[in-house]
Amino acid sequence: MNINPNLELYLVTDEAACLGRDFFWVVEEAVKGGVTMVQLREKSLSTRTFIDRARRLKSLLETYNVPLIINDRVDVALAADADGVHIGQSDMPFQMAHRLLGEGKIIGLSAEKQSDVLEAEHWNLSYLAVSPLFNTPTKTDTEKPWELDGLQWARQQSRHPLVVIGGLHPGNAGEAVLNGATGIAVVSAICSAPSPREAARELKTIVQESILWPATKNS
Ligand SMILES: Cc1ncc(COP(=O)(O)OP(=O)(O)O)c(N)n1
Ligand SMILES: Cc1nc(C(=O)O)sc1CCOP(=O)(O)O
Ligand SMILES: [Mg+2]
Repeated sequence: MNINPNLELYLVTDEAACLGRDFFWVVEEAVKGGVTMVQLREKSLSTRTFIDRARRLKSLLETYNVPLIINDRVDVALAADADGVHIGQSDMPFQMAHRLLGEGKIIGLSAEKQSDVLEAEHWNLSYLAVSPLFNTPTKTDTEKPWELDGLQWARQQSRHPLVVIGGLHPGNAGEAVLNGATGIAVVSAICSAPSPREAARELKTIVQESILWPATKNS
C-alpha cells in the first residue's frame, strides 16, 4: 500500500448519520462520487462485529482501489488487513501503532493543539488531522476549533499533509484548502446527504478546484 494516499476527500463513517439507509450503499455511493479514502469509525460495536464490518468494507473498497482506515483500533486493522489506522491523542501512541502495524501502512494522527503539531514532527505520519477545524454537532467532545488562522499556523509548522475535520461542507471546503488543507474529512456532509454520490462529487470538485487555484484563475 502507498502510505501517501490521496487525501482529497476522506469519508469518515457514522452509521447513525446515514439516516436509516444501508451503510454499505451509502459508502459505495460516496466512493462512486469521488471519495478517495474511507475511515471505519465505530464507537460501540463489539470487537467481532467491528472486524466483520471492516472485512466486508475492505472487500468493497478494494474493487475501487480506495484505502480503508480503521479508527482507534490497531487490532481490528490487522485482523481485517486494512490499509491503516487513525489515532487520536488518547489512543495508542504512534510508535506502538507503527511497531505493531509494520511498514507500508497508513497512520494518521489527530492534532488538537499546537504542541500536538510540533510533537508530530518526530513521526512519519501519512497525514496529520487538524481536529476540529470548526465546531460540529457530529462530535462534541473536542478541543477548541482551530479555525482558519489556526490551520494557517499548522500549515507553516508541519511537514505533514494536513487533513481538516469538523464542520466541513461545500460552503467552507474551498477556504479550508486555500488556507493549507491537503484534503477534507467529512461525516455528515456525505453520510446524511440526500444523494451521497452527488454530495461527494460536489465536494471533490471544490477541493480539486481550490488545489489548482490560482493556476486556473485566469485561464
Ligand atoms: C480524520 C480524522 N481526524 C480526527 C479524528 C478524531 O480522532 P479522535 O480524536 O481519536 O476521536 P475519535 O474519532 O476516536 O472519537 C478522526 N477519527 N479522523
Ligand atoms: C470524527 C470527528 N473527529 C473530529 C475531530 O475534531 O477530531 S470532528 C469529527 C466529526 C466530523 O463530522 P462532520 O463532518 O459531520 O462535522
Ligand atoms: Mg480515537
